[in-house]
Order: sequence, then C-alpha cells, then structure tokens
Amino acid sequence: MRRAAAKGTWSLEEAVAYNEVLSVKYRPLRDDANGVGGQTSTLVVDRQPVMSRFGNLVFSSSVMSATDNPDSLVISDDPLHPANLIPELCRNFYQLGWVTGTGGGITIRQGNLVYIAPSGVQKERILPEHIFVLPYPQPAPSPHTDRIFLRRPAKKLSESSCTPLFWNTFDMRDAGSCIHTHSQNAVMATLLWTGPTFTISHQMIKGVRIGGVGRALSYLDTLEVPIIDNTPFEVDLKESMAEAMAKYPEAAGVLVRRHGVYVWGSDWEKAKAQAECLDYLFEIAVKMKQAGLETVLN
Ligand SMILES: CSCCC(=O)C(=O)COP(=O)(O)O
Ligand SMILES: [Zn+2]
Repeated sequence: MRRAAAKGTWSLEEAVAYNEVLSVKYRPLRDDANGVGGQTSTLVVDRQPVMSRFGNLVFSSSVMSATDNPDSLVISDDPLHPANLIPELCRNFYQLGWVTGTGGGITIRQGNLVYIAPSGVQKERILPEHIFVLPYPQPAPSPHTDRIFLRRPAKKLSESSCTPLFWNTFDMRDAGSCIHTHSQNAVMATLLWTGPTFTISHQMIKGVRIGGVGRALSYLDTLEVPIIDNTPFEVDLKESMAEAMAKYPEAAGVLVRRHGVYVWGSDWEKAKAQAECLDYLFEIAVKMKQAGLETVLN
C-alpha cells in the first residue's frame, strides 16, 4: 500500500484500503493568508456511513456537513466549543505553571470528534484555528502509525506529541478529556515517592474519582497514583502509561517521574477539577513529607 509523503496524509487509495471506506473525497486544505499550508490535506468523508474494521465508525450528518468546510469544526461563537475552550484553558494552565516552556496541554473528546492542540508552541498563545480535529475511534495513534484528521491547521504545525497518551485515556477509560501538566508539585511528588506509586489518605481527595470517571473517593479512602519512568520522547510513554492504567484501574491519573502528570475525566470540567485536586494533594503531600509527616494514616 502506498503511503503519502507527509505525516498523517493519506492517498485516496490507501484511505479506502485502510478503513474500508465506502466513499471518500480527498481534498487539499486551502492555503492560508501567508501562503503557508497546502502541503497538508484532509480526508473528507462523503455523505454515507463509513464502516471501519476497527469498529463501527459511523459519522453523523452534522460531522459530514462540517467536513465540507473543515475549518467550521474549529470556528464557533460558543465559548464552550472545544476549539475555544482549549486555548482558554491552556492560558489558565500556563498561569498555574502547568504548561510553561511549550509542554503539556489538554485534549477534549466530544462524541466521535477529538480536539488536540499543536505541539511545541507557546501554549498560552494558541488560537482556535491552530486546533487539530481527529475522528474517534481510529487505530490508536503511535509513533509508528499514521493518523486520520478531519481538520488540520493551515499553518505548518504538528499535533501534540501527547496524542498517543491522550488516546490511552479514550480507549481505556472512555475519557472525554485529558490534561497533561508539568506542574512542579507533580514532579516533586515523583522525586519524593521513589516507589511505583504516590499515596495519600485522609485529605481533600473527594474531588478525585475512581478511575477518573467513576464515583468520587471518600475522605477515608487512600489515593494511589502510579508513577512511570520518563523517556526522552513523550510518545514513548504510551505503552508504560497503558500498562500502569491496566494495573491501577482505580487511578485517576498517571505520574511521570521527573516530568509531570496525566489526569483525565469523563468531560473537561471533571478532568480539570481532578487535575486541580491532584495538584493540591501533590503539593500538600510534598510539604508533609518534607516536614517528616506520614501521608497515609491507618
Ligand atoms: C518542553 S516539553 C517536552 C515534551 C513534553 O513533555 C510535552 O509535554 C510536549 O507536549 P506537546 O503538546 O508540546 O507536544
Ligand atoms: Zn510533557
């Protein structure tokens, strides 16, 4: 099967072969005002149901009409539209010190659409037009697989390198949102908890949900967050993160040693609330440990 040269760009033939798509149109994105772009492209699904061998991938008519103009997937007056929310939330996270230096961010999945920010950009300056939109489900993105996009920015940008890790939370927890931070509280917790998990009890853990998407924990529960080892490249964390999620099904997040944390929820509000609760707990636990206090009571 022939692969198109650009990453994530599919020839019509291979898109049909790979997805067993009934009918597709293959359309280059229009150039942006600066003449950048045009080298990327969007797979446009025709107005027919699309069967995927990875499950029943059936696009609604609204999605299909949106793909007539892919930019309409990210342009909305609604402040709660994911393409507006992601830039706003990234600005807030930047103020918290969670996404400084271009790393970290948030993804939002609504139904069969996944919204993802670009990689390696100043996250506090993202605009809606910079947002990528991918169909869900699709084969879990990894460093070794191409991705299918419904909409790519005209500007030459790459989707977040956290995409394969975000996908873990969609596939394994049915998450509607995942947040990745480089919070110093999370990093300090991974340095002071040298074993496979971070633990704390009898604290304000009621905002944290079992598995990130289940019932809320109680004051008497012990919160346990697995810690995986860092790798030089974000994408290479995909397998160890998935293993930790399988081993600790009740965990609402995964810490990455000397790096940060991934936290998810059934929607962006719950993911954000849990990221805030966990960050609070990492911070106070670090202070307790430094003061010689136990963080888990029997
Ligand atoms: C300076 S960040 C290094 C890579 C990283 O940890 C990260 O979170 C990258 O995220 P991005 O969305 O910018 O690919
Ligand atoms: Zn990171």
